[in-house]
Amino acid sequence: MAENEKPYFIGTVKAIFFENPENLYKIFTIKVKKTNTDWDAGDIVVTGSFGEISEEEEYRFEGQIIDHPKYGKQFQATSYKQSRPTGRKELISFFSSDEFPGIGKKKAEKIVDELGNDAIDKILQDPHALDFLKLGEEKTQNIIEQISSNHQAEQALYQLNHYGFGPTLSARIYQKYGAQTLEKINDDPYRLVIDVKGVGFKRADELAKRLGITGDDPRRIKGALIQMVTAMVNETGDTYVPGTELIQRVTGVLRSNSQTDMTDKVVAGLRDVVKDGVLLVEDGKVYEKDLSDSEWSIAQSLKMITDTFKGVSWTKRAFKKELKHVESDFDVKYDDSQAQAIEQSLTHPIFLLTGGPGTGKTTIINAIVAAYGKLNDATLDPASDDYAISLAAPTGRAAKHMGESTGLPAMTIHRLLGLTGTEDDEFAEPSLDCKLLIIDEMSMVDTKLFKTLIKAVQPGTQVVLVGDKDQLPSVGPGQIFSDLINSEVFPTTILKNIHRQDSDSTIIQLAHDINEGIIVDDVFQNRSDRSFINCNSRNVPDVLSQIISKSSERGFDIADVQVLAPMYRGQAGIDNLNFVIQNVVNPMKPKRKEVSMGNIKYRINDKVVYLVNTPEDNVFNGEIGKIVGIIKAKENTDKVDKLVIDFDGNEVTLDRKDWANIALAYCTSIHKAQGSEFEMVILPLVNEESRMLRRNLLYTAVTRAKRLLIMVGDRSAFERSIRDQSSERQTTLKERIYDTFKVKRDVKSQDDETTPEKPQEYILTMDMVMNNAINPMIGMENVIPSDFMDKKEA
Ligand SMILES: Nc1ncnc2c1ncn2[C@@H]1O[C@H](COP(=O)(O)OP(=O)(O)OP(=O)(O)O)[C@@H](O)[C@H]1O
Repeated sequence: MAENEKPYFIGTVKAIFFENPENLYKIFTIKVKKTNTDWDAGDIVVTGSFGEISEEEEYRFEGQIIDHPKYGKQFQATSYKQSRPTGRKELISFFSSDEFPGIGKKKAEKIVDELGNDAIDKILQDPHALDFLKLGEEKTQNIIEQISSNHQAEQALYQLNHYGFGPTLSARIYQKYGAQTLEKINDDPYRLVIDVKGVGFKRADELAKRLGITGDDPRRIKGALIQMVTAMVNETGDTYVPGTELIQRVTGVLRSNSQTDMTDKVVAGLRDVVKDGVLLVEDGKVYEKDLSDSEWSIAQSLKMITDTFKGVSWTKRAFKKELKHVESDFDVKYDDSQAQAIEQSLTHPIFLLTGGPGTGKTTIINAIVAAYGKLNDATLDPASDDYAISLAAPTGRAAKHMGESTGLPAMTIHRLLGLTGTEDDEFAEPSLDCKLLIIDEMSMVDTKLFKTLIKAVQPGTQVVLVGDKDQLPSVGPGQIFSDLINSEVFPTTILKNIHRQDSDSTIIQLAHDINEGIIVDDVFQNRSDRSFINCNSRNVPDVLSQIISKSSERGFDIADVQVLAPMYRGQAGIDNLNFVIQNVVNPMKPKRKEVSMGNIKYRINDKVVYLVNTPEDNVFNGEIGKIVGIIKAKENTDKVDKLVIDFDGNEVTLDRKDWANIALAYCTSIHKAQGSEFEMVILPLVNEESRMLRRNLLYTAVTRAKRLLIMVGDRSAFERSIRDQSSERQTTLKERIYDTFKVKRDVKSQDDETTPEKPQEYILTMDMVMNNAINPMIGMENVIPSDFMDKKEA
């Protein structure tokens, strides 16, 4: 092999024996015709991501020979090209073949004489290359199309590979743009930032440089702005970013390789992206257009539901009577706020119910459903055609809990709406055919999901939203539930009385104290159902190992013991703790089956968590399962390693390529555990990641414990979390609601003690941006604030 020459194989594809349509990954054998390696067998297995590969066709593959631990030597292709006729003779017979009607031998010779041995490349690059043949436009076009359809995917993927994209990302890009891949990318590589998940600004920027796009090119500035807004809202959970901060940050990023100040160009770029309809600016706030639209859409849907509600047909007396029946049926006496909640939910189009653990939210949902059935003479039989009640929650676990406590079908919001949890959801416009909709665990619902949910509600439906507003807000941007409550536009009940009867339980009281910001020594005292072990982060793994061993000696099933940590990195982080606990509860033993995926080993009985939504398998993000089978590649006809996982009675088999969708779950993030409860929760909290020490995070973790809670770590980390009063997320949903419901804002914000005014520096008008608040030197004389406004407002 010549120096610098990449290892290659040329050969005909014999049999494709694996294809993943999602990422174009394929495995096949080729009959080797030529190679610059020392491979001397007639066939070789080739793996990689390929656009179109046809059996019996000849290709040239570049890559490397690897020694797969199980399958032996194979060629891992990083790029490929359809093998083309290169010699004069081969080219002539290619062009005169049946593929190109109208071209005989003579014309084929003419083509090769005129264009030479790289005739195919020339035709692909220049649509006029064949003009000299004077075949007429239609015929010429047909020939070009025939050649490019053969070579399109291959060419695009080849080029993407040369641009430095790995096979998976290249495949994703090709899937997005298809035939126009190269054209689109060459025109504006920064479009990848918006269009293709996994391509960030830096990546696009590297490509742009190769394509000769300069540092202050408007496309570069636009790309940086869009990426920065997305990154910032995802990081903060706000639904917008302050204009000045955005401009400063983007200017900083763009300045990295040039010293000239770009502020004025960034401001101009912002105006352009706004014109393009990707971002939107209002009062100094910059939004992703989608998120801003979602806030408006939510407000409008809520207004529609409110306006179309026709009231109820029964009297207050009838309600009181029915409440008595329900009390006797369920053998419970509702306290005043509970009774009020039941009545309000049944007499209003939209009702919000919030309360901490054990305050009776589930109890109220039961009562609402029962009373609704009786008062409206509505059937509670799900099998009946007239059944019109929908119960849903954001996670599978929470939905299951809801289903069990009501005895009625409950499902995830995704499933209720027929969403797939993929990017296609953005375009979904579902419609909900029910008269009463109850959503539990509302604090976990983010802006975009709520938009789709509430838009699906039909006129005349009653909507009851239930949750604990003090828990962590949703992972995605927004804080829908607390915004709705704080708007004070909708009837709301805040349940405060703890009803859970087990008088020995001190966990619930602790949770309420944390929520109130009360630090008493009691937090760190050992009680019958909770304890605190003071140690530093280095000792956390060791202490945890001991607790886990003890708990299993005492008969606790590891499925009931959940370690919850706020962060992934570090000694006390999720990744390390999973490794440590796995070695305690499920260590490697001789003759035991084990499979690896990177650094992670999976064994039978391992506890794992599912990380995506796959409704077709009935498994959803956050569900915890147990590995019950390992089928090695050599043991099955597909020749791939498989894991069989039991998700609470639902057995799912995952091929190796899908293992990225699971993780060990001895320890999971507090975010992931939201909506689930466990018999025993072990909570390590250390000072290392101080930005994680939030009151709502601690509160959420503590409220996951049903029976036992063990807190481990720095006492000061717990104290800091309880003391934390970090500000709420910045959103404008309340304003959208006030505008849509025509509520006078000034009156509202004066009354509203729970939502303090935003700090002054955040209330930036675009005038302030324009008035050179950032850099007095920039010349923006010709720019006026309305340039930044959405057409709607201008
Ligand atoms: N008015 C009441 N009188 C007596 N017991 C009650 C009353 N309300 C609720 N309970 C009981 O208190 C316990 C907690 O109630 P419930 O499960 O409804 O609370 P929750 O707010 O849904 O709690 P969590 O969020 O922790 O699930 C239950 O055992 C329930 O039966």
